[in-house]
Order: sequence, then C-alpha cells, then structure tokens
Amino acid sequence: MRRIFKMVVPLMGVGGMLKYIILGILSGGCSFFFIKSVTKAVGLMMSGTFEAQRATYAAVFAGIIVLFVIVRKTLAIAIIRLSQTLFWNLRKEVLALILKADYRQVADRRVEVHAAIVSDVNVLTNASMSIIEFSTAMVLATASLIYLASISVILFLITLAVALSGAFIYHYNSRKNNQYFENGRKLENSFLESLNQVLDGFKEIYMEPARGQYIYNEKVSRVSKDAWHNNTQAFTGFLNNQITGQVLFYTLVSSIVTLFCFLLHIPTAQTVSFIFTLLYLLSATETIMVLLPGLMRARIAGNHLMDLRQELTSTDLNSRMPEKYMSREQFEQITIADLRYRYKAAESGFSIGPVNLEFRKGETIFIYGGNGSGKTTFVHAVLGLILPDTGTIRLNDDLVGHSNYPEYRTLFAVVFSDFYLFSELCLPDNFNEQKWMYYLQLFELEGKVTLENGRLSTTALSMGQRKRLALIAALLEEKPILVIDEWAADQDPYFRRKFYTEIIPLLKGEGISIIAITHDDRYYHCADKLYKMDYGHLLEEFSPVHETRIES
Ligand SMILES: Nc1ncnc2c1ncn2[C@@H]1O[C@H](COP(=O)(O)OP(=O)(O)OP(=O)(O)O)[C@@H](O)[C@H]1O
Repeated sequence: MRRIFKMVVPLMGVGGMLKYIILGILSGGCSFFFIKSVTKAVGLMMSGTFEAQRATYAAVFAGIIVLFVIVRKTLAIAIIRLSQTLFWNLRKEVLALILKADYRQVADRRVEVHAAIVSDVNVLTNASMSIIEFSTAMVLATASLIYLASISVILFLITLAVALSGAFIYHYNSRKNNQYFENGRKLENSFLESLNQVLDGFKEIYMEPARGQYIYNEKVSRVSKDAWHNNTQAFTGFLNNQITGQVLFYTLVSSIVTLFCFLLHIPTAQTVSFIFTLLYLLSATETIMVLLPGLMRARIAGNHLMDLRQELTSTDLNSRMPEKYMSREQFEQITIADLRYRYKAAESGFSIGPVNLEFRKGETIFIYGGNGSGKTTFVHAVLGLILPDTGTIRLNDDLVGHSNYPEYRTLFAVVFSDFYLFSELCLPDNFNEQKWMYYLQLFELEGKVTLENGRLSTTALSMGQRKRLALIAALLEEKPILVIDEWAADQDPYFRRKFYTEIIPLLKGEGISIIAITHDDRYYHCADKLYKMDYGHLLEEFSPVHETRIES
C-alpha cells in the first residue's frame, strides 16, 4: 500500500491528501453521529423521556443529514476528479517513461507496457473510486468500536476478541487469495501477447485460419481458463472471508442477546445500545470486506506499475532531449575502435566485434553480409540504439558516452528495414516546401501524397512507395548522416537502378554521408567503401578505387 500512496500523493499533493483524509473522517463521523443519536433516542424512548427532546433530536438529525450530504458530495466530486487525474496521469506517465527509456528497455517490454496501460491503470482507477466508501467505513468501524467500549467494556472486549480472530483468519487466507490475483495478473500479459499476435499477424491468420485456431485453442483458451480459475479462487476466498466475518458477527450478536447480557447482568438499555452499534459496525465491516478484493487487485496493479517504472528507469541510459544538433558542415567523422556487443545470455548470445571503422564526411559506405551475420546489430550500435559492451565511438574528436548520446543520435536520419512511417513529419525550422516538391519528384511520388502543416495526406501506399516516402521524410530532417537498412529491397529494378546510380550521387552532392546495409551486389560499385559483415566481424572489401559494373 505504501507504494500506491507514493504514486498517489504526488498527484494530489500532501495538502490535497490531507483534505481527503479530513473529509473521509468527517463522512465517517457523520454516519457515526447519526447512529449515536438514533441509539440515544431509542434509549430515551425506552426510558420514556424522549418527548421533551423530540424537537432537539429532529434538529440534530436534520443537521447531520445536511452535513452528510455536503461532505459526501464534496468528497465524491473530489474522488471522481482524483480518479480521473490518476487515470490520465498514469497513462501519460507510462508513455512519458517509454519516451525517455533506453531503447532495449522498451523493445523487451512491449507486452508489459501494453498491460500496464490497458489493465493496471484501469484497476487502480476503479479502486480509487471506492476510496470514499472504504475510508468512511473504516472511520465508522473505528468510531463504533470506541463507542462500544464506552457503553460496556466487557462486551467491547468480547467484541474485540471476535474482531481480532476474524482479522487473523482474514489475514491468513488473504495471502493465498492475493497469490491467486497475482497469478491472474501475470496471465493477463500472456493474453495480451496473444492479442498482439492476432492483430499484428491478422493477414497471415486470415489466409491460414488454422494458425488463428491454434492461438485461440492452445494459448487464449488455456490462459483464459487459468485466469478464470485463479480469479475465481481469489474472489471465492474473499467471499469466504466475508461469510466467516458475518458468521462471527451474527454469532456474537446472538450470544450477547441470549447469553452474555444475562451472564454479565448488563442492563437492557446498555445491551440495546450495544447491539445497535454492533449492527452498524457489522455493516461497516461488510463494506470493507466487499471493497477489499478490488483494493488488493489495485495493490497488485500498483506494484506492477511501480516495477515497470523502476525497470524503465533502472539504467542511466535513459534519454533526455538533445541540447544541440550538429549540422552537415560540422560533422567530420565517426571513428569506431574495438567495438564489441553481445546479446545477453538469455537471448541468442550472438556477438559482434571487435569492429573498427572510420567513417568520414561525404562518404557512402555499403555493408553487406549473410543473413544473421550482424549487420543490423552493428548499425544499431553505430546509431546508439544499443550501447557497446566495450570499445569506443568518437564523433569528430569527442568520445561518445552516456553524457552525449542524445546529441550523438541526432546525427542520423534512419530508414530501418522494419521502418514505421509517421504521418507527422519532423521538419527543421528552416524547412522549405521546394525541397519537399523536389524529393517528391525525385522519388516519383507526385500526385500520390501531399504535405499540409507537416502532415502527410496519406500513408496508405504500396510498400515500395511507403519506403520512398519514409526516405523523403528522413531526408527532410536535414541530418548529416543517412542510414538505410535494405532500403532498395522493395523497389522495382528500374527504381533500384535510379536509386543507386542517380539518387545516391545527388544526395552525396547535398553533403549527406550515407551508411547503407544492402544485398544489391550489382550496385556495390556505387559505394566509396564496401564492407562485409562476417559472423560479427566487419571486413573492408575495397577502398576507395573500385570497379564499375553496369547493370545488364
Ligand atoms: N533482439 C535480439 N535479441 C537477441 N539476439 C538477436 C536479436 N536480434 C538479432 N539477434 C541475433 O543477432 C544475430 C545478428 O542479427 P542481425 O539482425 O544483426 O543480422 P543481419 O546481418 O542484419 O541479418 P539480416 O540480413 O537477416 O537482416 C542474429 O543471428 C540473431 O541471432
């Protein structure tokens, strides 16, 4: 619970929190004074002295009701606002954390992030809505207990003993119930993983329904069965607790009525007041019991959110906004020395390095190599997406390290092989429309797409066209270095030729340095330097003079 408070308090501030606590106490206090007044009135009726105080009591009841309405309404509105603030702030916070997190931290946690936003935030928000009822019931229960002590100490001690045994049974059982909820929450991740598979691979499933059937039968059905079992067990456990509590209370009330008040010679008026208050205590306890499962789930959801927050911020690699951008003129060279990177043991264990490379301004280098030889991994390390285990990267004369990675990454405009085409372009301040028109013509996309206020009119194009558009978007960023990963793989032979033989020289003319991963051996001669990635080792093939091949 402490972790949830840590999450909620900053949203409300300590002052806000105090206000809610006071309002909660007032709300519980109103209920308690109402009970106390009714009990007293009944006592007076029994002693035949109520008539004289009827008007006073009417005024007291009216006062309590008015106060109750004001307090409850204020508290309800405050809680509705709080839960909405909690809901949106938590969602925003998860997104903000992702935007700041290290690349690998997020790449490895897609499902957890999804579960946090669609499940944990909702569970927490729903639980926060029940805070009023819970706190009111807690105040009422505590006040009723104190009042019971003032009516009869001995009956109070008996009640306390019963309440404590109930609390002990509850505590004993709830560990098991919470474990069931915890299992249910873990299964939520598996469910979302299947959901993502179905949505991402829907085309393939549509073509081969057996694939969908497999996911449904073997994964979704199994997960839903397990989750059903775990959640049902947990709720049943809480229900059993609730029934046990009720049975204890009913037994207590019956024992007081039929046994203790006679054995202990307690006056009838006191017994009546005691039982009245006890019944209110029972209703407060029931409310607490009903709300507890939701609060327990909220605790688990809160823990998951806190864990995710911790994981996303656990390294000092987390990002910040770059403070400055390097221009094409300022970029001189990148020098990579003895760079090594190994995917961690739990993954493939594949490693690259030691890699040495000097990449100078205006150069175009091509990297080729067999599938899985490490080209993309190496380029990711050059881009600063993954950080080398050992070795150095220097930009001009400066060592690239944790302190300047955000600035370093801004050197590159990238079209990944699994690129994502954003409909909003990231345009520099000096963006000029002519440039867009020029590239549109160069990449033969006129009439296909327009740009309005930095937004593309459409991204619904063919794969080859989308790749051309992604490259235009990258070029418009005006970065010193363009990095492309198998960009031409989806282009037709005509455009592939145009790309290597016309467009690349034009881009070089604009002062753009280029790193390209490519399998197009017909055009290797278009590079200034050609490298082969061979099982994690980068070998230079020719430099700088090379043969010229003509496409047959
Ligand atoms: N996210 C990852 N986690 C663990 N291992 C990975 C990961 N990505 C790649 N690998 C491993 O690294 C090796 C190199 O992958 P990489 O993507 O760099 O190859 P590539 O040369 O770009 O291949 P391709 O030409 O097929 O794109 C792979 O054989 C794989 O075993």
